[in-house]
Amino acid sequence: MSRPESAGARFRQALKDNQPLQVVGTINAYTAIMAERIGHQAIYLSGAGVANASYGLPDLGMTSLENVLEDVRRITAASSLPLLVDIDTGWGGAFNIARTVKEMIRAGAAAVHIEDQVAQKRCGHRPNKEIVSKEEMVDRIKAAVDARTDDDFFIMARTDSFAQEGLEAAIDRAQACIEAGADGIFAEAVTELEHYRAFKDALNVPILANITEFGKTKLYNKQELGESGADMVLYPLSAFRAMNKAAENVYSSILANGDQQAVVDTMQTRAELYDYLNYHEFEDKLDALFKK
Ligand SMILES: C[C@](O)(C(=O)O)[C@H](CC(=O)O)C(=O)O
Ligand SMILES: [Mg+2]
Repeated sequence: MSRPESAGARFRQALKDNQPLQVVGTINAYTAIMAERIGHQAIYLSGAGVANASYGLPDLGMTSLENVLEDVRRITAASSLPLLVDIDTGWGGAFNIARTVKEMIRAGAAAVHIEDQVAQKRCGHRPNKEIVSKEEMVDRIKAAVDARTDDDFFIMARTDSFAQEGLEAAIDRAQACIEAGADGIFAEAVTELEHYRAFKDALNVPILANITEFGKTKLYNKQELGESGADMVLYPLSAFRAMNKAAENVYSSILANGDQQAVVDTMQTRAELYDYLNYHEFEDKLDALFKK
């Protein structure tokens, strides 16, 4: 697999090639391989996903930079798709944020989003979020942009301010972040298509729509989102939620029935599993190398 360009450059190219660019959450290396094979152009590592899946924790700012990096490294080693990473609030002050950005680039990430919630953050679609001042958020962006070791690395500012302060204030914050060097804006938990249009009309950078299930935003189609000015559409946890439900059914069925007959049809087969992993190529190599 040749990678002539940096991950950031590949993300920017994917953004140019796809209007809007769908960015699908991949909770681990294997699902990243699946997303790539299926034809997606960009993938996402969710902060909630790392907390929930890798650590069994809620999405309340309890995971560390190193926790997230570990999953970034696993995914970027397995897939050549550009990876957008949720870095929550950046894990500290200016120097911590700088370190976060440098380490993300080193780990092969293409892009990050950093948000304006307080460190004790919540999911963007939950009530009672608290945000830092516009000035503090601008400082976060400045620190992130200044730390970049690859000019193509894509730094997105996420604002959670719509819920408390409304559309105008959210756009005003986004504008300040762009002036500080942000490459894109993540308009968190807005509710109407017109809101994306308003962000797009006021700002001259790509806009991300977070279409997460069971949240505040309806499950708009990518076409209507594109027509409303969204440049990226994020599905952060869609496959993860489906995987969890499938696992729940399997565990329940095994317990209730004493075998897995009732759920075998819901499973990926061994052949399908191996196909994504190029298993047989590895096995052939082994045979060729060590044939008796
Ligand atoms: C995008 C998000 O930040 C994430 O961590 O995946 C979450 C998603 C979710 O909880 O549905 C968020 O929107 O805050
Ligand atoms: Mg998150």
